[in-house]
Amino acid sequence: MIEATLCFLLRDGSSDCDDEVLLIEKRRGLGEGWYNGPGGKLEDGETPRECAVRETREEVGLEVDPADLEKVGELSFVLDDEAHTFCHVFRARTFAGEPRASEEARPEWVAVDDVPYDQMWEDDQLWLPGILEGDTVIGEFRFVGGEPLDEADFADHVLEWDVTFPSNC
Ligand SMILES: Nc1nc2c([nH]c(=O)n2[C@H]2C[C@H](O)[C@@H](COP(=O)(O)OP(=O)(O)OP(=O)(O)O)O2)c(=O)[nH]1
Repeated sequence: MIEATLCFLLRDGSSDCDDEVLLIEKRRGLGEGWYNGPGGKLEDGETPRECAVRETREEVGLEVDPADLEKVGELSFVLDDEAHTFCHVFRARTFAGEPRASEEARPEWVAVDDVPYDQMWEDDQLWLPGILEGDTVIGEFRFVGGEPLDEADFADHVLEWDVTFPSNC
């Protein structure tokens, strides 16, 4: 099973209402062409938190202190009844630098009310709004139809909200 991360960075919006979230348009790999948060697969010996910091640096050039990442979600993606990917989701409001594009990603600040869910993984509309509003979640999402995961059909899901994660995970 693949272990992966997602990292959603938030900032105050330019008007006085909405927060903005940093999304990437993914330029290669799983979910290519769709919007997502920075993130990717864990490397050997890496903790999820370290992975989220590294992927955010590599994909959009921003520095995040691991201690500023709040663990806010655990998502299990199941493909044809087999565990496919376990994804740790983090959120942060503190980071350094200006986002820049990379070979993997084109970054874009988006108002949280304007997140383009029609250009994202189909399951995201079920859990990402809650994450962007400050909630926490454990979710399981079942896909059918074979590899790759991003071409399989989304079948069903289970969500549990307001979960407490240990601060060191
Ligand atoms: N938002 C969202 N993200 C998902 C879903 N399923 C899924 O695997 N992801 C994420 C987890 C990972 O962050 C990412 C897939 O990892 P990746 O293939 O981009 O990993 P990577 O950047 O290490 O890849 P690479 O450098 O080896 O090409 O997609 C989903 O349903 N929704």
